[in-house]
Amino acid sequence: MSEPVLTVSGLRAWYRTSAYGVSREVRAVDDISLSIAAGEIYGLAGESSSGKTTLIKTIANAIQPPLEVLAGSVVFRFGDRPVDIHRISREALGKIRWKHLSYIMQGSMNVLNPVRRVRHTFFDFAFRHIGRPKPEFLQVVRDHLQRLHLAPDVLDAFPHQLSGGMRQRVTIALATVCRPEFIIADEPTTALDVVVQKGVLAMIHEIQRELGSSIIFVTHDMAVHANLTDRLGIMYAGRLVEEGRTADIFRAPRHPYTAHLIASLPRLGDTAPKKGLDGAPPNLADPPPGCRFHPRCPRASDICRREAPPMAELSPGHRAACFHPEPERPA
Ligand SMILES: Nc1ncnc2c1ncn2[C@@H]1O[C@H](COP(=O)(O)OP(=O)(O)OP(=O)(O)O)[C@@H](O)[C@H]1O
Repeated sequence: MSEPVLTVSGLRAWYRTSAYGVSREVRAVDDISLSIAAGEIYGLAGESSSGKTTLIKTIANAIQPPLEVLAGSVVFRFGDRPVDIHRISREALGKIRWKHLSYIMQGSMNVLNPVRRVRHTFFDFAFRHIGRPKPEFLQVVRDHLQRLHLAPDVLDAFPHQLSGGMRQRVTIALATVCRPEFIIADEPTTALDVVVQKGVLAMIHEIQRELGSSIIFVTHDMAVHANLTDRLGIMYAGRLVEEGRTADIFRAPRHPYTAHLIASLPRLGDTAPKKGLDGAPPNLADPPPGCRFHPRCPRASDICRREAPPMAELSPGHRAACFHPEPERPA
């Protein structure tokens, strides 16, 4: 792997609340380390409430109380200079956002201002970064929209006049107009129907090829990961439990939770009934000791109930946090 653009080390981010004298800590991101190379599309998967959104909010430094970073670091390398995103000034962060690092949040309306025409949002976010006079700036925006197969007249629309798919495409255009090196996308296609979703995914792929950006792409939809991502990280209950090339994870998952996720995917011609996992995901305010998956794991033993398994490289580029991983399958 070339020099990483993003290095996350030992990251711990919890929601810490206190009500009526009772304090509560939701351990949504617990000791996560990963790195992402230039030009790589890294998928983040896992069931609802596993901590995917919290992890990428923390990576983007979009942190608001009650979320707190307790440990670890998030270092980006734009050009030659490493930047620890949690240890820079607000001003420095403002210079990085949109120009080097953009964040496509869940729901396009979070970014598009409902009472202003789309062109104003482009001015608000991108004008100062592109640094050209207004007419030239608008031309840059129009050219970018055109490259993404969007008619430039979307600039004159209010967000509510656009369809959901169109709004999402505009959001992606907004997030990429400054040609950022790193794009973080949280469920950008989840609310869309399958046909529109396909168009939006093709658009993301096209942008990635053109800009050569790195992308973290979050979705619980494994089919989307299979089609889009180069590598995949699987989260369970606030921890990264497996990571590897997407093709390897689909072919031969090593963590029992991932094995279950993959086995439960529908396959053409497969009529065998799918068996769900017993039990429910743990309460992250009071997670079980040891491996957080052990109460539901068919392979669990005593050590799993006592100790948290460390992430270990089981084959080149393939890591899992499990004392009893699934057997290796030759390619
Ligand atoms: N503001 C908050 N205060 C307290 N707990 C929170 C807050 N936001 C999220 N959580 C908790 O943090 C945990 C992780 O949530 P998160 O949204 O990161 O998961 P997710 O994997 O992104 O889920 P989804 O796929 O449903 O978006 C969950 O237990 C959730 O209830």
